Amino acid sequence: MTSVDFVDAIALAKHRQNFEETEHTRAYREMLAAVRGFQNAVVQANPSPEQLEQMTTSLQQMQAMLEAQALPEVERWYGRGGGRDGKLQLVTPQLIFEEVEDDRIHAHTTAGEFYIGMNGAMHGGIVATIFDALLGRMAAGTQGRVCRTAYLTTEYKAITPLNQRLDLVAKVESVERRKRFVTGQLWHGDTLCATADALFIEMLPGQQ
Ligand SMILES: CCCCCCCCCCCC(=O)SCCNC(=O)CCNC(=O)[C@H](O)C(C)(C)COP(=O)(O)OP(=O)(O)OC[C@H]1O[C@@H](n2cnc3c(N)ncnc32)[C@H](O)[C@@H]1OP(=O)(O)O
Repeated sequence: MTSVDFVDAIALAKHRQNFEETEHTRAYREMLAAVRGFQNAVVQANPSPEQLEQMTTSLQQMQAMLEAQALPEVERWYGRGGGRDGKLQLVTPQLIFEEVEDDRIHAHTTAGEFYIGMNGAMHGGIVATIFDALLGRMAAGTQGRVCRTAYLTTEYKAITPLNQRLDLVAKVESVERRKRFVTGQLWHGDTLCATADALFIEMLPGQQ
């Protein structure tokens, strides 16, 4: 089976939502955490020429090991999962889902140095990406509805700090046919750092 067999987004998503974490996939989750740790370290250091040569060789060896085992999207663990610890993904800092209801979510995250924009602030594109993941999960609801983002507007109200707990709140504001209007807030303590509003459209059978 190849990824081209799954151009239907609903079929692909439903297949991938059916995912049970095992000792093996938990080891994969731990490996992704190690990759995050590496990403945070790599942006902070200016290694020596010898260290750079050593690291580049090691990384190329690991890359070749993984490339030899590459699988079509439908079979991969990456992007799956979705309980309290969130998905097996690297595109945002890990999101921890504390309360997931059909019209409201409370989650938190702590973003490392890898997600830096400048001067200790999180990169604005990462703030928007966190909202896409959070609000996408909100649109999916507790039933795993398959939706795509039609628009996502982010307002940056205060710098979003790195290495600090950030609280995330999402709400469904209204539903019209296939349209789910959702909003989100990103808090650092009592400071509202960013807000988002978005429209998610529930997919039809056959849509990619
Ligand atoms: C446990 C699981 C966890 C799951 C957790 C998952 C989290 C991850 C979520 C990430 C999601 C993504 O990033 S998805 C990737 C980024 N997004 C995309 O690539 C989407 C690209 N766009 C598209 O494919 C398409 O435009 C669609 C599917 C969004 C909509 O196309 P369509 O299906 O043909 O629908 P269409 O008839 O045009 O529109 C339906 C209704 O929505 C309105 N509408 C459509 N677009 C807009 C718009 N931009 N602004 C206003 N309104 C709009 C239309 O007017 C219409 O209203 P009315 O006539 O009914 O009133």
